[in-house]
Amino acid sequence: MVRRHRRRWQRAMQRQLAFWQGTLDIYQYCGRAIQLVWQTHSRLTIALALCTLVSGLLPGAIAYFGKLIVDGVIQAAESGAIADRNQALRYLAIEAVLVMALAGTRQGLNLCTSLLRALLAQKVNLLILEKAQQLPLSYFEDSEFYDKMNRARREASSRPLSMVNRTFGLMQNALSLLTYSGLLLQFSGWAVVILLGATVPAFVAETRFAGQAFRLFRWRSPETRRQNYLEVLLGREDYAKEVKLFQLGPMLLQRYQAIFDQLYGEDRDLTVRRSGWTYGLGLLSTAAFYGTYCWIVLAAIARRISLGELTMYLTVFRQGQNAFAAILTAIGGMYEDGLYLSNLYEFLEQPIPQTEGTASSGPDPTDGLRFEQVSFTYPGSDKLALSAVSFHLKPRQKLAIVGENGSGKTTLIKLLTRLYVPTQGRILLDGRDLQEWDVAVLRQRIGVIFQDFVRYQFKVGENIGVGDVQRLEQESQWAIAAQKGTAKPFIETLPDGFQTQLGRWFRGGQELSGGQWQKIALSRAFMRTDADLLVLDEPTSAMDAEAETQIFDQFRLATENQMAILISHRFSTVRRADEILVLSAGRVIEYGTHEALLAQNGRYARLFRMQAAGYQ
Ligand SMILES: Nc1ncnc2c1ncn2[C@@H]1O[C@H](COP(=O)(O)OP(=O)(O)OP(=O)(O)O)[C@@H](O)[C@H]1O
Repeated sequence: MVRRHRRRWQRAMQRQLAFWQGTLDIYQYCGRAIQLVWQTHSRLTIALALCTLVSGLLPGAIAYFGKLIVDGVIQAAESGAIADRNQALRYLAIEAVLVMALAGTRQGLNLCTSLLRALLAQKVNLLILEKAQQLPLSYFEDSEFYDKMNRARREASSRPLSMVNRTFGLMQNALSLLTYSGLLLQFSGWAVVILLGATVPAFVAETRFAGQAFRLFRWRSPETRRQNYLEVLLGREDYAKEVKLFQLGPMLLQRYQAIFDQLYGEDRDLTVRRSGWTYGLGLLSTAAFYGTYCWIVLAAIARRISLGELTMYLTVFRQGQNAFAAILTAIGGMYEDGLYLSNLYEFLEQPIPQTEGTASSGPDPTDGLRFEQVSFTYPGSDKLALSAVSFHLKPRQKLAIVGENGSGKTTLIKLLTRLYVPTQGRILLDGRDLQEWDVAVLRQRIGVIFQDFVRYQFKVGENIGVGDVQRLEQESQWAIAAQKGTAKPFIETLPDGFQTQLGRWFRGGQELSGGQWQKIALSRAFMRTDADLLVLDEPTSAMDAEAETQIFDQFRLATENQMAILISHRFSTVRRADEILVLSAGRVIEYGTHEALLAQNGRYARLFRMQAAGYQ
């Protein structure tokens, strides 16, 4: 029985210890927050610290002069001497100056905080966005990563400053408290103990609630993300067309409201409990205050203290209690800030997978591109997206890839551009494994346009220029690339030619048709004149038949000295390639020239005839 009790007690102690250990760990972010604010603007940080220090010391001094004034006034009234009256007035003047100085330092505090807030928000957002740039594509396809990034961005730009403010506020109040305690000690040591003791329960409750609020915030990231997504669906022009035609508005609004109701319910419960406890425990300190008030008043009636001392002790006790409560709230707040900051640092310290590989050339530049038994499974999936794919593309050759939806065509391109690493097998360029190449050199050598290419809300020329960021602004290059991508004729009909703003986000923006956008994307691929491998993933799906024929005549001409890989569902295009690779469920089922595959009379031949029959 006793042993069981002891064990239970030990377990309870361990739990408590773990809680306080965890709580203390969170405070380590205090130092990191100060470091971050210091790096943002060192002079403003010093100014903030100085203002805090001064505004911590002044209230004690003001209370002391308050006492001197009251006692001075009584003395002057009793003696009627001019010297005593002047002395009281002098104290008054000093107090007025101190009060003005205090107002000045408080304003200074506000000013520093506002400026630092803006600078810090920008710095933290930049840190987050820079970090996001360094992470591989697979992270962006992972919803957990998205949550982490959103959480970091949502709160973390305000939290470091809040942490620093609270740290400084804590020091300021601690200084005030020290001076108050010094003054109060003359009355009684017990009064100091009561002052400090009565606020502790409120602090413990505050810390626990802060932890709960944070856990709520963390759990609900997926809901918040869903809410943001619904906002985008309901508010963005590119979705408006379909939302209106399918009359999705009320359904989306209702989902939006349902998420809010759920979140609000949880928030309300926590807020109600939190304020109930805060009020209940606050009563404790009010009771302590009035108990001590009574004691001081009795001491004054018994003439053990002067009227000046009575005023001072009351001010000191009340303000001291406020300062102590502020300290405890600051500690609770710092705990909350620390939890949110842990989130930010968790994101910023996410390990970046090392992209090893420094080679800028291969041992055999005449070898071209080789896939050797390449297999790949997407992270989090157990299905092979590609299985033992092998082929060889020699310099200047053109390869077409065909296959049903989901057969792995785009995945093959993602591996080739090193957005993903094969799970098995090797890809070689110029006889060297892709993983050994310096990734920047590799990307310079490959020009690629995916089927879901980005429609930048930039100028027409810039939309082409982004194909080679080093020559983004070179207008002569825009024209050459647009010529190759057959976009030039229609660009010339736009109001400002290459300078026309595209998209609807910005004033005066022009919208293009699907086929025109594809021509822009194709031109973008041609910006990379140094690239010796061009990859086009369904580049002509939105184009009319005439435009398509024109593009491929042009494409052959423009890529005469380059390797090219083309994904297409149109056999009129595919048949013109040197080699054709037929994929099905991630496997190569046929490989050869158009004629050879027709002769083979397999899947390719069947699909080709089916499409040809459709045109007759
Ligand atoms: N990011 C991803 N995460 C997990 N699985 C994916 C991802 N992208 C594609 N897949 C899966 O991999 C397989 C191959 O997809 P892929 O996009 O390569 O097909 P595709 O041949 O390009 O299709 P389509 O002709 O429709 O463009 C599909 O089963 C798809 O569900």
